[in-house]
Amino acid sequence: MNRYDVIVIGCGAGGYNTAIRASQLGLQVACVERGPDIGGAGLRTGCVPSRLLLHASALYDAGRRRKHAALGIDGPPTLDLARLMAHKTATVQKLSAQVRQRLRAQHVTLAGGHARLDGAGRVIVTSMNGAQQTLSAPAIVIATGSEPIPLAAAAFDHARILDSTDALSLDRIPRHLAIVGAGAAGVELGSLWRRLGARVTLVERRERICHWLDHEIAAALDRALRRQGIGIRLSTEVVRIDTRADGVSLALRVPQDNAPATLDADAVLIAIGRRASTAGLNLASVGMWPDRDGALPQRHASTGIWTVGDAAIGPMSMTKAEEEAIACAEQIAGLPGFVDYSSMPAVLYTSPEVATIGKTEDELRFGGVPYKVGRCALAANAHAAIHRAPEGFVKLLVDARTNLIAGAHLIGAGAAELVSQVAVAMEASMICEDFARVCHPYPAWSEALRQAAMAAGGWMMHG
Ligand SMILES: Cc1cc2nc3c(=O)[nH]c(=O)nc-3n(C[C@H](O)[C@H](O)[C@H](O)COP(=O)(O)OP(=O)(O)OC[C@H]3O[C@@H](n4cnc5c(N)ncnc54)[C@H](O)[C@@H]3O)c2cc1C
Ligand SMILES: NC(=O)c1ccc[n+]([C@@H]2O[C@H](COP(=O)([O-])OP(=O)(O)OC[C@H]3O[C@@H](n4cnc5c(N)ncnc54)[C@H](O)[C@@H]3O)[C@@H](O)[C@H]2O)c1
Repeated sequence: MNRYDVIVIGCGAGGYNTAIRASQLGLQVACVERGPDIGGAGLRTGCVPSRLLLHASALYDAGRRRKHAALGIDGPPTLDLARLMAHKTATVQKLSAQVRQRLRAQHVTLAGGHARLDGAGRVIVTSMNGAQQTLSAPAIVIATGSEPIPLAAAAFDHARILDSTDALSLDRIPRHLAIVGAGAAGVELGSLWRRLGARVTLVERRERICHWLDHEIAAALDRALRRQGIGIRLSTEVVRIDTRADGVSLALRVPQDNAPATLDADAVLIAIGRRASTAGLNLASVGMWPDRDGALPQRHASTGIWTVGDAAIGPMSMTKAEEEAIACAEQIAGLPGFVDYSSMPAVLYTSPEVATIGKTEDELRFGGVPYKVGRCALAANAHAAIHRAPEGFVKLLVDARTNLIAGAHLIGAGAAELVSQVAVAMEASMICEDFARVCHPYPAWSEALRQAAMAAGGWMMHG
């Protein structure tokens, strides 16, 4: 039997970060991955491919719409989708190889195969050719990630009824892509294919898109997506999907409307959320049961089993996976690892970008917390004028009792970078007045953040 201090099951962001940090702290680590390569959804099938295609599609779209013609830069761009997809694959492979190299440098043992628990402290790994080996360790970390939830009305067929991985690897631009679910994956992948030339329709059963966003930001994003030509059908349920040789037909039900409706498309992406991949782990052998979404608690003290990333209860993001991984490895090593979920940013790489951190205005209001709002429109920002990207605003929420920043919600170019500054301020428990006194370069997007902080204090100077 191969003995280690820690066995990590799954080599995505949760797994490889746990392995690297645990190994840095002097622990002997084995990491088991059943996929064809390491990296998980973040590097291989989620963030990186999606972000890369979003970036490329934004360039193409700007060219097609002659966005830079006023600068004297013009001419219709051409698109070679096969080449773009090949570049995406090469980038994914490069990043996976970098992580593999890092794990090797840290002397982490990588084992290929499907892992399942065999009682406390034991993991059986079955490789592709059926060979089995048993690993043992006092600490086992479940980092098995998540998988897309299928629609009850129709299973994925990966040709016409797609999951997000399929939708990031299409070999042609659909004439019409229907997307069920207007959450993070729906709005990002919808934006990407719309910019590449597809007609896109989002079908969302709630009355708003991205329901977890601050309501003002969600409304602004909804308007922006509609302006880009994305169809959005809210409060709508898909009751059936019929596939044909040349496409799909979605039978829709709109509650306030008695007449059923049909939506025809070349393909439909199902983006109604993900569930933790914890089936097949033989959790019963250690007396553990997941919640109804398959998720597990971060720590199951009596068994020496830990869970990080998408498999653990809570939101699903690279940020959470990495934070939980670091804290988990440190706690296993006897250090006081800790995750501050209250200052964890999230970003949507739509156009305009959306970034959010901390409490929304509704959460503060419903929680009875007195608050101040500082707003700054990007239209007043010199950098935005230079970049010809005046759309969007920064909204800073400040707890009126303490003057601490309670949340920030941004929509507009540069939002992903700006939200990191708020994360630093929140982590450092900086009061809004101090935040407003931090110097920023000129011209820069971040001036909008300073102006919003000034606005919360009642002294905005430009906006
Ligand atoms: C389209 C898309 C875009 C996204 N974009 C972003 C983004 O921009 N920013 C962001 O923060 N988050 C984003 N996310 C979410 C992010 O990718 C996930 O939250 C993150 O990858 C979770 O990491 P993880 O390690 O928990 O799981 P995963 O990355 O899913 O890794 C789990 C690994 O475990 C392996 N595994 C599972 N079961 C076993 C087993 N029994 N034995 C061995 N190996 C096993 C799997 O093969 C996999 O490699 C996106 C997700 C999607 C789908
Ligand atoms: N940039 C990012 O950080 C990023 C990008 C993509 C995905 N992700 C993560 O991946 C996970 C999965 O993303 P997702 O967009 O699939 O999930 P999600 O939870 O973000 O959104 C799912 C959406 O589908 C809707 N929905 C659910 N059932 C429906 C139904 N039957 N009909 C119509 N609409 C329905 C929900 O109301 C919700 O708006 C999320 O946890 C997300 O955070 C993150």
